[in-house]
Amino acid sequence: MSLNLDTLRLQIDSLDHKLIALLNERAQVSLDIGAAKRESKDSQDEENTHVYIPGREKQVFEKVTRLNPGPLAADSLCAIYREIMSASIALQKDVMVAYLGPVGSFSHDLNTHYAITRQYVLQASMKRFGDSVQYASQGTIADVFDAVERGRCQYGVVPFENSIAGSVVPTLDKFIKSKVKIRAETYLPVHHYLLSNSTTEAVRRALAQCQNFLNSQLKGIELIPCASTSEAAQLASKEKYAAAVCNRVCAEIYGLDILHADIEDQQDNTTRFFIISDAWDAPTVSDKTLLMFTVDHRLPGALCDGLKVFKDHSLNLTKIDSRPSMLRPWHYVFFVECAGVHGDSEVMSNVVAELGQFCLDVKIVGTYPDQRPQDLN
Ligand SMILES: O=C(O)C(=O)C[C@]1(C(=O)O)C=C[C@@H](O)C=C1
Repeated sequence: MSLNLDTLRLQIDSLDHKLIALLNERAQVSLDIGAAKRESKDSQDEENTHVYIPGREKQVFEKVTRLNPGPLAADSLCAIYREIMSASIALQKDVMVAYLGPVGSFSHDLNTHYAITRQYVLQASMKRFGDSVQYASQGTIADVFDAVERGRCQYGVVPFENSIAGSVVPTLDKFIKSKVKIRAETYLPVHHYLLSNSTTEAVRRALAQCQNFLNSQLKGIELIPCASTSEAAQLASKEKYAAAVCNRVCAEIYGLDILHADIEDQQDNTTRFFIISDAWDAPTVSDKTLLMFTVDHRLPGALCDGLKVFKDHSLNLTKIDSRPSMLRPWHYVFFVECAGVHGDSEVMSNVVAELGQFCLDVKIVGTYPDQRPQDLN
């Protein structure tokens, strides 16, 4: 059978007709869902109505992946559905998402890990909300919390932990003081790229990161520490024979070529982000809950007793961390995340009550659908 380009394009035109009609039919149902949400008795007023339902989105993504017969790749189909649901959110309500802005515009970063993390927050936000909502760049993690707490933005995206560097301390500290709730989580693999306008052979200078790669592939080159990866990219774009170790976004911003991809020393480098808001959502089939409580240092074994409460309720812990309470000297706030339980469940109210008998400031920080990538489960 000979393939005629004009005939094939006519086929695509006819399919696009059907697709557009179907997409608009779906959009109309989404508008009706929006109206139903506003009418529901749970919604206090229109302003507080939540249009972003992470548990339902997880279900939709699982369904489209399951139904996909190919040849479309599952990732491509999910990217298409990300945008369909993003448009759906925007139809129901104007949504503004606060996120930690990229390096370059701000100078608050004291350590490189934090500076690197910044570059991924917009990517993480786009992964959760797509292209149709509005984004408001913030200077610090505290600003993201404030934008949500004061109602300037309905949602905020903050980095929580990196699989290699550990917890993001400013995020933990803000949870101690803030009233915001965690509504969703998302994981983003972190990759580094070697960017340059020169060829690999010509590169003489590069930012000192990804030591293994630099030592083996670019032996003997001069390593220049930079305050941020975007500063490195900027330098590399101006200087001959220089390269920078950055994320992919910098290639576009500074007009650099990608010489090598995924050069990070640790291949499974992943950062987890939280989507914060004024409320969490209804239970799904698989939720996680993050709690915090303060342990009185004068009570021997108080932390042990606290952890025993989780054990007594057969709860599997997926994260534990601590920070100085800042309210009382030598008191520590413990953060404990447990899997398979929702914050509104009877189990969780028993846990909170039991902890309250010997811990201070017991609080559920958030409850959200479990989005751990398969290999982390
Ligand atoms: O099911 C809903 O609550 C919707 O608003 C619909 C929809 C969708 O388009 O499928 C849109 C946004 C939500 O985050 C989840 C799903």
